[in-house]
Amino acid sequence: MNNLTLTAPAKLNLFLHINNQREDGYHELESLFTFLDFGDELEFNLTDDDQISIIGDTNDIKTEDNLIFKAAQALLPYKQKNQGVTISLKKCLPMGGGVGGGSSDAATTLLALNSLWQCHLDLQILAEIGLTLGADVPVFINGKTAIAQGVGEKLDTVEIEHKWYCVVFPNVHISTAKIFTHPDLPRNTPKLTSQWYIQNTSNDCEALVKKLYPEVEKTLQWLLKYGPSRMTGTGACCFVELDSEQSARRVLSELPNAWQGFIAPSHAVSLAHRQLASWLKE
Ligand SMILES: C[C@@](CO)(OP(=O)(O)O)[C@H](O)COP(=O)(O)OP(=O)(O)OC[C@H]1O[C@@H](n2ccc(N)nc2=O)[C@H](O)[C@@H]1O
Ligand SMILES: Nc1ncnc2c1ncn2[C@@H]1O[C@H](COP(=O)(O)OP(=O)(O)O)[C@@H](O)[C@H]1O
Repeated sequence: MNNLTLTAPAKLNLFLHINNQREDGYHELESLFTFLDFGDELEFNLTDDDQISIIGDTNDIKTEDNLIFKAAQALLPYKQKNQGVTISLKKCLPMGGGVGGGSSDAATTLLALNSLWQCHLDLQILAEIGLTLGADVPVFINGKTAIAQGVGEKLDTVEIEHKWYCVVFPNVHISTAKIFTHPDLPRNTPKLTSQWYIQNTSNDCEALVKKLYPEVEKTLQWLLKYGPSRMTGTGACCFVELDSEQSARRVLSELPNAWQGFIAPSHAVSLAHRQLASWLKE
């Protein structure tokens, strides 16, 4: 039980409302998160040295800045095995795309090493550690479709219909901080009432991102041919919801060459959690 491979799933914000800005500069959000069965591949192998090494698609991120490394470091105080780890990363999610790639990698690393290093921390503690790495990390630790409030740490699990999604990345990297610190970002959407409908929700970042990044507006327009399109997170990825894999494949087949895209089904429980549960039963 010294090695484990998990998929760090993509997330979509099926809506993202910004209610206000807190004293500390972070924003109180209300967002419906769901997970897709598609993401980065992380292979964890325990080693006899005491090192944390990351290999594979590290791109231009320095090891010490990689959220995977930061997550592994955060668990060192709880490690019950005197072994290091080599983590091999295959990036499948666009960075800065609004699909939570970095946050998902961090959460998946916490989940994997919690088992491999026999830390035996519960999900609540892991989520608290995760929150120090990013506002989006707790929802991946929880691993269930949920409405998030607070900065993203207060989670209420919800049941929604299983759907297929086509996600399009228009090749622009959008800094989450740039959008959240922009003066034109709306920050006053009221909290949802108990009877809310997806048709009455939105992504409050969309108007600003469309203005700053015309390619995102073009993507949203193009996707409208297939259904109501929406941006996820602070972008740049946009998505359309479809009823079947076949219709999702058709959209993907018609994608303009300049853009990247993928299709995947949503699932009530994140793929990383399902894979970890099977591995623990082995
Ligand atoms: C916007 C969301 C929606 O799911 O996702 P992405 O678009 O990043 O995928 C998340 O809230 C992002 O979470 P995450 O990407 O972990 O953000 P962090 O690294 O914690 O914060 C990056 C920056 O975003 C701003 N930020 C983030 C979350 C929040 N509730 N309020 C904020 O103001 C802050 O300026 C912060 O410095
Ligand atoms: N393992 C990682 N994968 C992706 N991004 C990472 C990783 N480690 C650190 N980062 C940094 O985190 C930033 C946000 O990453 P990501 O979570 O993919 O964005 P988003 O939340 O918008 O999808 C990236 O711009 C990158 O600089």
